Amino acid sequence: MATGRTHRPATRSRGIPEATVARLPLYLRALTALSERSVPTVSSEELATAAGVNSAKLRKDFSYLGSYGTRGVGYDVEYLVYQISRELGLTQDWPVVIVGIGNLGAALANYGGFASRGFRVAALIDADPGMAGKPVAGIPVQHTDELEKIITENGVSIGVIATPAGAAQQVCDRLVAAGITSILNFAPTVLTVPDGVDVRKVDLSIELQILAFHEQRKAGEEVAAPEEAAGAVPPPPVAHRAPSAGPGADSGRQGPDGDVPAVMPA
Ligand SMILES: NC(=O)c1ccc[n+]([C@@H]2O[C@H](COP(=O)([O-])OP(=O)(O)OC[C@H]3O[C@@H](n4cnc5c(N)ncnc54)[C@H](O)[C@@H]3O)[C@@H](O)[C@H]2O)c1
Repeated sequence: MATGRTHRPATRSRGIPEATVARLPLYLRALTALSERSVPTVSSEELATAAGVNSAKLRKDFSYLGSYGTRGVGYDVEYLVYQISRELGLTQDWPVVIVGIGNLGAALANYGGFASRGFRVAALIDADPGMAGKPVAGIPVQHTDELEKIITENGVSIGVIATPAGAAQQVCDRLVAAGITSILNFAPTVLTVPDGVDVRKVDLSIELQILAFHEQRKAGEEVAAPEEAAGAVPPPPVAHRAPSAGPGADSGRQGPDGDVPAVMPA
């Protein structure tokens, strides 16, 4: 079977840029889908399209892994799955604790995608004594009093915070003191951590706000186009016009002080 495999020096992983690391899961997801369809090889262009990444960037990213593909054949799908999984540390099992088992924490606990990617939910922790012992996703919820013990006994290094924002820093501090060195934070607050602790933040409302910005801009462009085609006086910048002529067009798009928000850089 054709491969693009060349074995990388052991030191290479330290030289991989963060932006490349952030794209590796995208390649892995696309490659896993190909693997499930028993596709043996893939070109950089096909894989780039499947991963939603520019193909030159993909080739550069793979060069950090020491993977160059084979001209006219492409990349060996199975080998790349293995190589990227190894680079991301997914060839080992990662026990994870989820703290805050409300709507979101329970949904995360029930999400099958963690286990299939090597993240085993080792424990569910909540401050509500009424929840202690109740199973969620087949795992009994444990009280926060047990937090330190649970982390030590399970050798957990990754913690997920799904508590209200007001509790998140205190939960974070306890997780870190107990030995957690990576935190996935869903609470809408900025966490302060010591050096050596990595925090990733997920905030769907921020993603929606960014989409809202683009929606607003698109609506502004649609209004501008017919006016320009008719030879009208050039319209003022988007931010100073109503984004749409529809009912209630202004209401949802105004800033907190009632002003139309300023145009942000693209
Ligand atoms: N990042 C996102 O995209 C996203 C999406 C939805 C919700 N959220 C955030 O996730 C968090 C949880 O949302 P929810 O809807 O599940 O809330 P929820 O009220 O349903 O659940 C919160 C849970 O945290 C527990 N809790 C409170 N203080 C705690 C503490 N000190 N230690 C341990 N557990 C504690 C509560 O007992 C409760 O079970 C909120 O901060 C919310 O803003 C983020």
